[in-house]
Amino acid sequence: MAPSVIPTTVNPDIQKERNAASFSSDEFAAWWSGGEEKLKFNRDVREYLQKDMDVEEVRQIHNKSHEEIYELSSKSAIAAARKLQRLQKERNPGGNDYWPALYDNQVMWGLVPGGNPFGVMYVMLVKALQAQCTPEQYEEFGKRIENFEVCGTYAQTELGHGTYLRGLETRADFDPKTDEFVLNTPKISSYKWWPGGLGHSSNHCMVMAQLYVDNKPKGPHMFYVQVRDEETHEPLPGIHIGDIGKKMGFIGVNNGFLGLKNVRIPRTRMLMRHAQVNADGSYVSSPSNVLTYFAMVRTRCVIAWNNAVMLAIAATIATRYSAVRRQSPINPKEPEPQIMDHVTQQMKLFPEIATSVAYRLASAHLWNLYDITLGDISNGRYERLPELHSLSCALKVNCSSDSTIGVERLRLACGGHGYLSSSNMGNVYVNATAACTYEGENTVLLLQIGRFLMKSWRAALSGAPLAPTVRYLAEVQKKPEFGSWTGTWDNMVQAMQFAAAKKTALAFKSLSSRLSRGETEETAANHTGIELTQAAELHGRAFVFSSFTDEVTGPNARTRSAALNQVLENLLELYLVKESLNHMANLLRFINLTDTDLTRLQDRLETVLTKLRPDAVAIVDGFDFSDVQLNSTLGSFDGNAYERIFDAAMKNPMNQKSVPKSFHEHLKPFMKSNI
Ligand SMILES: CCCCCCCCCCCCCCCCCCCCCC(=O)SCCNC(=O)CCNC(=O)[C@H](O)C(C)(C)COP(=O)(O)OP(=O)(O)OC[C@H]1O[C@@H](n2cnc3c(N)ncnc32)[C@H](O)[C@@H]1OP(=O)(O)O
Ligand SMILES: Cc1cc2nc3c(=O)[nH]c(=O)nc-3n(C[C@H](O)[C@H](O)[C@H](O)COP(=O)(O)OP(=O)(O)OC[C@H]3O[C@@H](n4cnc5c(N)ncnc54)[C@H](O)[C@@H]3O)c2cc1C
Repeated sequence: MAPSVIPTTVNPDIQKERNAASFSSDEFAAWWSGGEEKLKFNRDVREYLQKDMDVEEVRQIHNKSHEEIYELSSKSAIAAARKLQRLQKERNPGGNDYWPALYDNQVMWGLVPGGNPFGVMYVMLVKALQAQCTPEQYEEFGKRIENFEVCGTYAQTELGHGTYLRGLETRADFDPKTDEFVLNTPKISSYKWWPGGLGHSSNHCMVMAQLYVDNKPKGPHMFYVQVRDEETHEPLPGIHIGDIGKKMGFIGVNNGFLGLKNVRIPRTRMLMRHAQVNADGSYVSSPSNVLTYFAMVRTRCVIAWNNAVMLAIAATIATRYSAVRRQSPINPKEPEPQIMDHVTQQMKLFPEIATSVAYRLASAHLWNLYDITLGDISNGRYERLPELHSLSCALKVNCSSDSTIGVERLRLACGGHGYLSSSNMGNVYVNATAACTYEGENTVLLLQIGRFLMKSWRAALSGAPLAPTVRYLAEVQKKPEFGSWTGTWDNMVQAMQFAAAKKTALAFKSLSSRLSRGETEETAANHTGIELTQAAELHGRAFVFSSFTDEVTGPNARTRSAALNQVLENLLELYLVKESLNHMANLLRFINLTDTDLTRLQDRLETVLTKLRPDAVAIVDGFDFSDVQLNSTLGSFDGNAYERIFDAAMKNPMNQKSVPKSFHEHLKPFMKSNI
């Protein structure tokens, strides 16, 4: 293999950017990470985890088969888990395991190329068991998963049903004679299909199945089922299990299928914290049916956070590349500029940087509501659950779809080289887009938000109190005119809320008139689906507007330097202006904006791009990803993009032989036959 051509020096163009920045990237990084202590800890852990990684093997992932990627992903996941255990023993002896605090921390990003086959176990299963087991059950089998003595996954989706959980076909029939449940997947469509790590990386799993007692259905419940022998890892009798095949991305995650044929488990393996089946066959229902769905609420919060990270990764790669690539003189006699000097290029990069920041901040507010609601639930109070469900859906949907579009825009911003696997943009894209489907398909979740908005609108009409994040609906009912557009940040937040409320009102009107024409609630909701999803999307956007504005203009500003505050203000300005322009059709429908107001917005957009231009590289440096995490020939810290692209091509297995086999087997014989 050819020797590496990557210099040890930093590309002067990118160095110039860093020297000219108006603020400290380290201060940004500390703010982004949640404080200096946390940043220090994160960097320390990341360095430890990445210390002896075989980086070259990771880089070669694009040249590996499905099976090889799975093996590499498993090996890397176990290596990371082992190191985290060791680190915790060294630094925090006798303390808690590190992984629960780290599983959704960006330091974990990029450690397991191809996706973590134990990701669903960490992110969902442990949390589902904690929330759904009795304390005795958690001691008996939950802890074993938490300690990684055994491995498992969250098996809910089936070949025939993912969205409509009440339609799941897997059955768990109670057999009072043996005090057991008998589990079956009666048809091909009832096979569990998709759970991460189910294929070959789990020996236990949580199975969502329809509970039957005395042949009477009690709805979906959760069961803890052993699927493989703990010693040999062979499937147990009655279990048909394997990998569902290669996917667009997350290739190493080992998403699997599971068929169950008369699999018997003890009665005590139904997760009984909220609903119970007693030995005599009596059934005690849950105080709230939707508690079974709580693990999904939490995972939606994780996804909103994670997809903001994916967008930040793509923004880092594209921004650094745009600082070192030079092309096309702006004035004929001048040298070729850094492509970031083309204003249209800035318009591709900077809005996505601002969007990653916006979603990270909105997610932090969402986590706050999650913690409050979790505390309430443990005290038997469920009032804020609908609000949390709706908001977690809103951020999951808007962040996954915006990040997907944003990553693709950033890939295009890298020109041809963005299309190389080694840019890592393709991988980030397929990971981001998966989140539009998993944990609730986005349209389906928008409809859930729409349902909540309809209820809230109806409640407000009757004067009933509303949850804090929808109180603006009542305000708009009281004051149905917007007043003046002034274009201040607060005014823009109010405008987005106003548009969301007005869209909600329109959907409510359509729904009501359909109901009054005699349609059933369900049919009327289906026919009003488009308006409901539009209102739902705007509701989510209004929340992001307000949480970003609160962070930048609120009391936290006092904890930051003036220079960092100025950068955050520029990012907020860009975010609010570009989003208002993107949704202008909705704003104009309900709010009186003049042509001068629109021209002013366009001027503000162009002005703030210019203000952000000198700080762009420093901001993405502040996202604080290591080169290993970015895994990109275009986006490394040193900016040596061409040398890395060249190096990757030289190491391409195809270039290790001067003549490929197909020349002798196909090409040459064909050409000879044409002579
Ligand atoms: C140690 C070292 C290592 C360190 C660690 C290393 C770690 C490394 C990790 C690396 C990073 C990882 C990256 C991220 C990974 C993420 C992975 C995720 C993978 C993806 C997993 C999945 O993909 S897993 C399957 C998800 N599958 C769904 O998501 C189904 C959607 N389908 C539904 O969710 C329902 O089925 C649907 C539609 C609501 C209708 O349900 P339905 O028909 O029963 O209900 P209705 O619509 O009739 O609603 C009836 C009433 O329930 C209310 N309600 C409904 N849901 C509610 C809820 N959740 N909470 C509260 N309330 C709820 C509703 O609002 C109504 O309320 P009301 O009556 O008051 O209006
Ligand atoms: C990468 C990945 C990882 C996954 N990991 C897991 C896992 O670990 N565990 C697990 O259990 N599952 C997992 N899943 C499955 C995932 O949760 C489901 O695919 C997801 O919930 C969507 O359900 P579906 O596939 O049934 O889509 P469908 O519901 O079939 O969606 C198809 C279309 O129908 C529309 N549609 C469906 N219902 C309605 C409705 N009521 N109103 C309007 N439109 C509707 C949708 O909007 C969509 O356009 C994973 C999926 C992926 C892609």
